[in-house]
Amino acid sequence: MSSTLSPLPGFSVSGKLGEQASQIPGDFLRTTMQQDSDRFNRYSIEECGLLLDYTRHLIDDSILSDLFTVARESKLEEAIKAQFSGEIINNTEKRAVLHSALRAQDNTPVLVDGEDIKPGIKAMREQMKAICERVHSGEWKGHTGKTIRHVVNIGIGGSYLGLKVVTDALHSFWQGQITPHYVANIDPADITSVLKNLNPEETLFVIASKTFTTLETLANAQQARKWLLESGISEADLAKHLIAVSCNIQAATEFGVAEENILPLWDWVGGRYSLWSAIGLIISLTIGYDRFEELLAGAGDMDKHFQEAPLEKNMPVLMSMLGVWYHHFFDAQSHAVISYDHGLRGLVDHLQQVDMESNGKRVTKDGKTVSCNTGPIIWGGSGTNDQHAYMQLLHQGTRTIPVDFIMPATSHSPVADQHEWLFANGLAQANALANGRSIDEVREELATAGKTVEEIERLAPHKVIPGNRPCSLLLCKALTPYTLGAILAMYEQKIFVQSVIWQINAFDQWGVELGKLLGKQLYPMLKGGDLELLDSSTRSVIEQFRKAQ
Ligand SMILES: O=P(O)(O)OC[C@H]1O[C@](O)(CO)[C@@H](O)[C@@H]1O
Repeated sequence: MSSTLSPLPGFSVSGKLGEQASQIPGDFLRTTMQQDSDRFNRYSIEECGLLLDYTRHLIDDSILSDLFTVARESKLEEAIKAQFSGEIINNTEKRAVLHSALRAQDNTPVLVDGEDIKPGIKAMREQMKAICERVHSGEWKGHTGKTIRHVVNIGIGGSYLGLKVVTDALHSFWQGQITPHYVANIDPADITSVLKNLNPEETLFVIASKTFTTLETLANAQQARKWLLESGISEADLAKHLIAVSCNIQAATEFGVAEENILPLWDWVGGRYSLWSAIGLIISLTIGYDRFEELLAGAGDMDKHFQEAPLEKNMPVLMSMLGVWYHHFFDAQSHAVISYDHGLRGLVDHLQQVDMESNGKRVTKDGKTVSCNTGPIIWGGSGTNDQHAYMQLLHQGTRTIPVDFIMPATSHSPVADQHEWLFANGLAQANALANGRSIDEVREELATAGKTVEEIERLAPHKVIPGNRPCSLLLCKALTPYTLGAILAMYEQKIFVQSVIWQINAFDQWGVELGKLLGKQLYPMLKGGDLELLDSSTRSVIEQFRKAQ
């Protein structure tokens, strides 16, 4: 197996891991998967309704042991304690990181600035529950007395992506009364396409914004407000159609949301980790509050496992260290997450934000330039669509791209034997990646098909599949609120572990600010004014834009 070694400096086993990577034979997975009958017992772990099968990885006990040495030398165990105890681990913003407290299944106090945050969480949950009860019972009515049938979440990034994954993935748990809708993009096509099919009398908007300063969300919220008013709703009746979730109560009030319709958020909940908070209101309105609690329970149990299990048997840690292995020692620049479940088709969009906004960093926590690559490029989608799009590159391209295949064993929408086909195809992809197809097998197949020797030699190189390409299987019996919660929390903690290995702050996102600032500067120039001082491209593009109006 050829590997471009990307150093992971600073660990006692870095050199040894590099050597081990370069010595892995090209048929390692094919051989070990066939010969090591105990491999599944050793390289699988069951937790929170999930089964992680990591047999198809370029690892043996010695490599794994060295990867855990890396984890220990990075002081991972201390970092996990620091996260859960509310230490200020987001050091640039001087914040604790306690989204875990939102889903904790016990009543142990968690202190921020000396104060227990659990009572505030409880009160927020009661407020969510009460809203759900009022909407579902029909007590909450629109201004003409009609029952609420549609909820539109206006929010972007962390105030959108995770919510959408959950309501899509749990489609079969929808209660039926509420249909969820999302408006995120500043592109006017987003809000117009959503609103054109809705009746304002039956529609409730949730403006979800941690800061309540986000351009896209405020612009869309203004349009929603205008749409309501233009339909004949009075200012006084807006309260029947507007809810906000935010840390910035003042801005939400100034926007015109009634005080009793504002649910709180706290600065110790990062935006991309906020679906567990009242930001998840649309989830509870769609699947019911009790189901939302089950989602929290799955995530809370995964957190408990993450805190308590030894590193060697710890699902987020394992996933993380396998990522580190390929990232640094096989030059894997990206990581694919492919769900063999239609409902999870948007999962990768959410994980892109959680992973890339968290670990896309180039300086360590103390501001020094990092000495190795950090966050991987996360991409993927859903099977079997993947097989008709990008899997070719994974099987025969030149790069090592580790894959997570997420595969529920049952379908909530069974039709004939289609789910069996789906599952069989997912497993087949994993085996094809691991085992490949050797030149001898290809020649034999072509000979059996009656090809001439000449044709066989012409086609054989194209049909060889190298194999030895790693993947994890993440299985569950069924995708439920509980198992989905566990999956999402597992990825969040996996990302945290990698940030600890790389000594970066996973909880700030300064890199997104410059683009926002430049956007604000360019916006007025689209309408007029002097372009003299701009570079030739920017000036010409704006001139073209003006001409097109
Ligand atoms: O919830 P808010 O404050 O509107 O922020 C939305 C998103 O914008 C970002 O700040 C940057 O894109 C994300 O981190 C966040 O999830």
